[in-house]
Amino acid sequence: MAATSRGTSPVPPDVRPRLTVLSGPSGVGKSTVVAHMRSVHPEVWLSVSATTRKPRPGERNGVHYFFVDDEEFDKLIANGELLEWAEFAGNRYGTPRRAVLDRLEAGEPVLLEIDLQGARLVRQSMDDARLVFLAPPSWEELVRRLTGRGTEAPEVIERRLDAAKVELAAEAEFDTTLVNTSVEDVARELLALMLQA
Ligand SMILES: Nc1ncnc2c1ncn2[C@@H]1O[C@H](COP(=O)(O)OP(=O)(O)OP(=O)(O)O)[C@@H](O)[C@H]1O
Ligand SMILES: Nc1nc2c(ncn2[C@@H]2O[C@H](COP(=O)(O)O)[C@@H](O)[C@H]2O)c(=O)[nH]1
Repeated sequence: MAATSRGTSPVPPDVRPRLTVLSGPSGVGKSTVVAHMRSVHPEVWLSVSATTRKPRPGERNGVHYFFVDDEEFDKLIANGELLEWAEFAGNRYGTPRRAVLDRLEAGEPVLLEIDLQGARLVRQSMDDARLVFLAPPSWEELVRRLTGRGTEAPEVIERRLDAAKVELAAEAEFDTTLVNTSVEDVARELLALMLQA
């Protein structure tokens, strides 16, 4: 991933790009927090990932994700168009590289909402990335949120909860933990972190 390391990055040395990664178990509320933050601060730029997952009701191509098939995703990988990618609960997800680098080059804050594997890859390739872990108030509340969302079949919920156990165990790898008790409070705290030098 040489093209994404600071040493070979196109970012001029006098510009300090800020890349914030928001991760946390499925259902903890990452999208809800980011959507709230952007409703208050529409200028905050969020990377739109590519995924092989099928859209949920209400999800729009190019807004929530770039929905692609397996063949298209293979091409994105082969062409080096993804900054990072991972398989999560049976689908693949990846961050389009160019858009992120363009924003960083312009010195603008960049936000990625990605899973633990992606966060680890970003940490390896971009040493000044800020990694933020969003934690649930409790395991029971996480299960309630994921189940209550009503977007996944029971077997998919099981896979996501299995992944959640691994993600929760990795909290110490992150720079900061925010506990998602109040969407408004966490959104405010996340924005403050993003704007920190
Ligand atoms: N602070 C909160 N209190 C109560 N419910 C919440 C809170 N934050 C989010 N939720 C609810 O939890 C559910 C899951 O939220 P959301 O879809 O944002 O999670 P996510 O972390 O983005 O999940 P995934 O990783 O699967 O995309 C939603 O129904 C949302 O309304
Ligand atoms: N490594 C990456 N993970 C990503 C990316 N985009 C989203 N995600 C994460 O996948 C899971 C599942 O998302 P869902 O929308 O199907 O619920 C969740 O943890 C997302 O944060 C990405 O580009 N790379």
